[in-house]
Amino acid sequence: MIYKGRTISKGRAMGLALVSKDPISFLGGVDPKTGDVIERGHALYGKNVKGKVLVFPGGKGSTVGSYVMYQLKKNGVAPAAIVNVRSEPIVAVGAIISGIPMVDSLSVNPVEAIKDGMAVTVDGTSGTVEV
Ligand SMILES: C/C(=C\C(=O)O)CCOP(=O)(O)O
Repeated sequence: MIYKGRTISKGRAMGLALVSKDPISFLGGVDPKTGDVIERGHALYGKNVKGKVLVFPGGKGSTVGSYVMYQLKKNGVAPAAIVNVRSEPIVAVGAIISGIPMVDSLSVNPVEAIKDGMAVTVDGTSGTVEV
């Protein structure tokens, strides 16, 4: 199944889906050294984002989150790609400066349509998500 969405960050990557019903703040939410989700009470608490296609509703701050995403990339523990229901500037900027392909605004709700562990290919250049 191929879903058409909106290009946020160009590039193409594939990986297994890690799906969150909760929005994400990368600052305080994800350890930039390990990629572990460290926000207590978060749907993904204890999981790791490295190499995953990270699917979530959108960001919830902090502005420093863009830089945390860049740190994740530099440390080799970034998600392979990101799919958001609706992106906002913090995660969008983080994905762009880190070279992480990212798409939003699909014709379906990706948090519902994509299940944990599904193989997903994100083409941020064409704005498509294939599951
Ligand atoms: C958390 C901040 C700075 C730092 O860690 O050095 C400030 C970020 O402000 P927000 O209002 O959370 O974007």
